[in-house]
Amino acid sequence: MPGSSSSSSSSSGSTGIPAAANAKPPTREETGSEDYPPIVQGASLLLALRLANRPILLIGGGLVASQRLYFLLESSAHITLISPAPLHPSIQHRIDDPSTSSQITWLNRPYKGREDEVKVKGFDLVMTAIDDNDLSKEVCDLCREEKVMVNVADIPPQCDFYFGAQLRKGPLQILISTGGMGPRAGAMIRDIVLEALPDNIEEAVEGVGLLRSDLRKRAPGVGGQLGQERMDWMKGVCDKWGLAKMERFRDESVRKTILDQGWPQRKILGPDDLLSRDNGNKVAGGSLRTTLDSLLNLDPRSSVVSAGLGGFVSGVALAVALGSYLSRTRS
Ligand SMILES: C[C@@]1(CC(=O)O)C2=NC(=C\c3[nH]c(c(CCC(=O)O)c3CC(=O)O)Cc3[nH]c(c(CC(=O)O)c3CCC(=O)O)/C=C3\N/C(=C\2)[C@@H](CCC(=O)O)[C@]3(C)CC(=O)O)/[C@H]1CCC(=O)O
Ligand SMILES: NC(=O)c1ccc[n+]([C@@H]2O[C@H](COP(=O)([O-])OP(=O)(O)OC[C@H]3O[C@@H](n4cnc5c(N)ncnc54)[C@H](O)[C@@H]3O)[C@@H](O)[C@H]2O)c1
Repeated sequence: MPGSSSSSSSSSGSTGIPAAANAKPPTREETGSEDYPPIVQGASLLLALRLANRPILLIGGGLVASQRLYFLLESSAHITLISPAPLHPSIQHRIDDPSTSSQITWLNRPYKGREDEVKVKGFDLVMTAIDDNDLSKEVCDLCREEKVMVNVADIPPQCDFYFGAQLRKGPLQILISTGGMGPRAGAMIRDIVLEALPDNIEEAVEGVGLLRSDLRKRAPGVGGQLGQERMDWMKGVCDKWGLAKMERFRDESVRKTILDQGWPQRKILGPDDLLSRDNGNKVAGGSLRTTLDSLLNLDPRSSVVSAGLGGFVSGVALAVALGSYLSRTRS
């Protein structure tokens, strides 16, 4: 990554903007090479970094540093902040607030670059947000010498990673990147996505997380035949229930029913199956009311999600980061 820049992308069309429209990586359903899309270079690799307790160096104490700090605190990182007082008030607040103070080590002084006793190689990521271009360049050079990933706010050639416009609803996180083309436009697109999301999206993601967690208790382990069956079953369940109804998985009795009556035979029970079984008194008590509620309480906007996300912009990362109990393995 060091040395890369957003201007090195190959491009097509009259705009010069890389056109990877609807390009997708390989899937199981592919049959042959005619399915392989051409590679259009120049994209960023969009990831969901897991930074809990990781050491991050943040240089600067103004508004932009306060925004970086906010996202780093939310990711449970440990931040060494180097900047002389006075700090942006929200940074000072986080340092003083007992709920976040232990996540921050503040060094109340200017960073001295190459001469500084704090070395960039002690950190997983480095970010600068300072009004000193020469020092920013020096920090960038130091990081590239030590192969530490760096973001220098507002100076794309000195960035190994860019920030993007973000939104978070519990475990659901979405980041919009315009590849450096227009951060303000990115924030506007983020607001459109926010508007398009169904009201119950957070509950849907939570619900599916709980179901995956219960399934893993019944079928533990990583990989192998069982892992493949688990993934196929989960895919089938997700497709059958759809985003609008996944919030029902937060109901323990619904989870138990589709696991008890579906998983052993690798059968996919949908909401309709649950209803007819309820009517036939085949389901343990308690689930009928909630199942009926879920069927009547459809969110008509749910279909906007897939259409909206797929249709209007490339460079949208949908990063669904489930709780830590789910984060290390795929099911
Ligand atoms: C998304 C966001 C995230 C964040 O920083 O947290 C972000 N910039 C934000 C705001 C913003 N930045 C600027 C404006 C003024 C209006 C405008 O230019 O549009 C506004 C709008 C505002 O303030 O509302 C000025 C600006 N920014 C960069 C340059 C340099 C250049 O383009 O060469 C210049 C021109 C400097 C000049 O003219 O001198 C560069 C970068 N800014 C990025 C991210 C990365 C690319 C993101 C992407 O690919 O989309 C990248 C490459 C590197 C980086 O800093 O990571 C955050 C919105 C968050 C939110 O609202 O939620
Ligand atoms: N990417 C973005 O979203 C975005 C948006 C606006 C501005 N910027 C850029 O980010 C930079 C910071 O913006 P800001 O609004 O936070 O600026 P600011 O002037 O409010 O803050 C600069 C901070 O850097 C600190 N600083 C200066 N020299 C330092 C040193 N040697 N060591 C440690 N700290 C030092 C200052 O004390 C101050 O706290 C600017 O270069 C600006 O162009 C980026």
